[in-house]
Amino acid sequence: MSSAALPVIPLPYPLLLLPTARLTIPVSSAAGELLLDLVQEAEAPPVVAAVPVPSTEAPTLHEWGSAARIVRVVRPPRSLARDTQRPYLLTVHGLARIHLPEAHNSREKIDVLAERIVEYPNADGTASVEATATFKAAAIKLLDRLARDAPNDSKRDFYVKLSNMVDEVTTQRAPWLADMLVASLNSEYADKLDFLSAVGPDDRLKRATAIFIKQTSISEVSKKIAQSIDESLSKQQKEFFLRQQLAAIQRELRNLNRAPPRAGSPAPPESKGVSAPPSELDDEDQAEQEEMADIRTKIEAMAKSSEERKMAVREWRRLKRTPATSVEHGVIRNYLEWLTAVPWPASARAAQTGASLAALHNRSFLANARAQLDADHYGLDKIKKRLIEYLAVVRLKGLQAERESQLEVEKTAQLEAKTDIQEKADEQSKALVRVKSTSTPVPKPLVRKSVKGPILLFVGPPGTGKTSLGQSIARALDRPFQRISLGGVRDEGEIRGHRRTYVASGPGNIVQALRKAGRPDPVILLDEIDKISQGNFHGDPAAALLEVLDPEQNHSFHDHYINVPVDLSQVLFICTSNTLETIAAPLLDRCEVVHLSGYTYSEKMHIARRFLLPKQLQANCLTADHLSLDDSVLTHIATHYTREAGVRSLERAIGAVVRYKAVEWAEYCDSIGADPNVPYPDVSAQQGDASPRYRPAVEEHELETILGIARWDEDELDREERRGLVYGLVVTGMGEGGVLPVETIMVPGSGKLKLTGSLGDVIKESGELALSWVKRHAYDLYITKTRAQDPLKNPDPVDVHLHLPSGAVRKDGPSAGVAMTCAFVSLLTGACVPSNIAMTGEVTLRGRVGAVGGIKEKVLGAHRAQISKVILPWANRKDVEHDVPKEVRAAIQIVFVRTVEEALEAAFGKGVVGWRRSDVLVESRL
Ligand SMILES: Nc1ncnc2c1ncn2[C@@H]1O[C@H](COP(=O)(O)OP(=O)(O)OP(=O)(O)O)[C@@H](O)[C@H]1O
Repeated sequence: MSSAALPVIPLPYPLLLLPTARLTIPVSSAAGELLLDLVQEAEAPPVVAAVPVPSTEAPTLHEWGSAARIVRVVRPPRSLARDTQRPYLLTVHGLARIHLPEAHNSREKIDVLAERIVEYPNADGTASVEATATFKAAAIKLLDRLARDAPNDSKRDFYVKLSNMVDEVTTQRAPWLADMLVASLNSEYADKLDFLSAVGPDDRLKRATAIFIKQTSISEVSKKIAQSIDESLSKQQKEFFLRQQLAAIQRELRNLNRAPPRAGSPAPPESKGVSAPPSELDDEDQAEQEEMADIRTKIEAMAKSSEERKMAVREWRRLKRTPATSVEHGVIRNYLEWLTAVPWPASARAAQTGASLAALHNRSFLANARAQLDADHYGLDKIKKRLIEYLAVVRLKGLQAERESQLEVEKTAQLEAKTDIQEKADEQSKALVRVKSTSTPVPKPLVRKSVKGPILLFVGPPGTGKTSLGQSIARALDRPFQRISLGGVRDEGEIRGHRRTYVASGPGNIVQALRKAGRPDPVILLDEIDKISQGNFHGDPAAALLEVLDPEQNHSFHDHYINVPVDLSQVLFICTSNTLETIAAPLLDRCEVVHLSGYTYSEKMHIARRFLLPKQLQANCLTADHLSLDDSVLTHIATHYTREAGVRSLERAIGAVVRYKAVEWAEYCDSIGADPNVPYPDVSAQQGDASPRYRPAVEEHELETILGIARWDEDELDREERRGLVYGLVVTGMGEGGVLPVETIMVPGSGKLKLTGSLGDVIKESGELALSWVKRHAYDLYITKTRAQDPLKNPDPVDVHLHLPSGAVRKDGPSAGVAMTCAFVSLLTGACVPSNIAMTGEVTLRGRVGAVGGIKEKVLGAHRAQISKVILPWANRKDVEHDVPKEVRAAIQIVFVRTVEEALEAAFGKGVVGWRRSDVLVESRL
């Protein structure tokens, strides 16, 4: 054992330095300065005695301490140096245990850096294998536990590394590792102090082992305590939550029991003083209760043991179980609101349908329906006839269904009566009878059976009254009317709804329409079914519509949101569409097509006078006295400002005229100080001769000021008579008829045909066919001199270019054959077709002119375009006879042709195009 005199650094409780450890402590400025001097003077880092002072009451140095090397002395920044409170910082590194023999005896004051004699006990040597093994086991156990409970990855890694070190330590290094572990693993002060006095290797290992075992058990216990605290906390939370709910329930009950104050009774204390008027915003709880009560009543009104009732009851129970503040509560409630708002056919609300049954029972039902249709629409005789037939069938089916339901109810009642008799007669078999009686069907309310009828599909150009016909049908049947616009519907969910799992899910537009109608038997108009998109990644809306429209399936229509089969069999569906081409075949198959093909000018005049003008006058708060429009003015508007099959633009133009007059009238009244609401004749009686006068009549020349420059004049001027130019007749995608120029020119080339204008395969083929026919008959038409010559190569080689304008619009079909043939003949002969002639018809290679579709639309379109002669296939005579109004037939010359030769004669005029008579086309008879 050696000894030495070392300056002492007392370590106040709870500081302690073990060999191998490092410690930073604050020291006073005086001690700091001394230490700095010491460091500066010494050559090697000076060694001090870091000795703990365990007691604060009787501060004496401990018997054991550590010899420590000074690592660093830090002086506080200069500006703060005057601040005496601010200490110097001393960092020391523990080297070895030291013993202070006179520590206990010294009663003197502990001076910092006073020198003391210290002894270095002999701590070298190797530990025994047993002591090392137990030390290792205890240390590893503790370190593993600490690693398991480590709050983060870096801590865990630290403990794992230490554990590995312990695992590999030798008996020689074990005491050193024991020092290190005890210093770094938050051991208790007393334990560390005790450990500091252990010198021998085995002794150090044993005491360290004891400390580790103690720490392990402490950590186990503290974990258990933490767990139990956690549990008790969550219990507290639960209790808190339940108490909140209890408070809410008690509040509800209080509201429920709060009786309305009787007259004369003292007002409640809070309403004393200035009483604010009651606001519906304050009555949140009450409104909530009322809504819930409403849902409940509706569920109770649902037919017993029906699917919808079962679902509603199930959801109601779930709603009651779910906390009112949760998201799920809102979702369930929303669902219940929808479910109870659907007019279920079998529910008590179906009694409302009695109203429409009364309409069906009415003996003058058909006469009323006819009157209704006539009152709402002008003309459309054939369509009205078809609708009356339809309504008659709907009525018969409705009455028949009612009779059947009645019989069913009677039968059930009889069955019940029989069961009663049986019950009384056979007392002993009571139990058995009861079983039977429960299995007999419950008497159902008078439920109307499904009324399966054809589904009408109105096809026609825009503004021809398809939607308003649907409304008239609903009025005639005394049923609510709902319109669902399908234009642009891409997602099946829009028809079928979205499942409840979706955010912001809701039912589809069929169920929405039913809810709005409030009855299970409305008339639902599916508008623009041609614009619905078919099969894409959002599902197939057209397929969903099939289920809606199919009478075999629609008694159990599945809406994803409602999730209970909805019976649509009593709904009358009517569809509208502009064209049949884009409607899916299966959908079309379920509909009965009714064509509406546009109005003639005279029909438009009548519609304008009887319907559109009164409607616009009413909408703009004027009367017939304020505005008069002559027939000539109306015709001018229709011919120069609108060119459409329907009457929508006409209505818009009339609306503009009415609004113009409304402004004039208001200004006039203001100028003479009259009330604008006084009828015009009374005001005109007041007006003096000197005052400016108001003129109700609108003159033709004023239209340009009101509506702007006429739209269609230019087009008419554009139509010209030219070589190679012929006018054909077309039906557009919107179902409107019109005139389309067929333009051809010759360009230098090699006898080829070029076709442009966004043409489909069929129209391209008919172009080639027309040219072949002309080439074949070039000699007959005096285009070439011999039969063998090709008119496109002789005298000069040329190409023929045929173009149909409006290149962006796709065109197809064979009906331009005649017009193309005439255009080629005109181009090659130089003869022109007059611009007031338009034509349509399919051409065969043999030179026959075949029938085409859309004759009515085409002829009406030609009439609107002021064409005076149309050339049509002979086979379409019946269409003209049946469909084209008489006044149009009277206004236009219609020439029916069987062959191309006849068509050429009608187009160019008799004898204009030559024809070698000797060689008349001989038809082959196959
Ligand atoms: N024959 C008619 N008699 C009286 N009014 C008519 C007639 N035809 C159309 N109308 C009126 O024309 C307007 C447009 O009609 P509606 O909306 O029914 O056209 P639509 O065929 O449904 O058009 P879209 O295809 O664009 O939906 C309505 O105000 C309607 O009352």
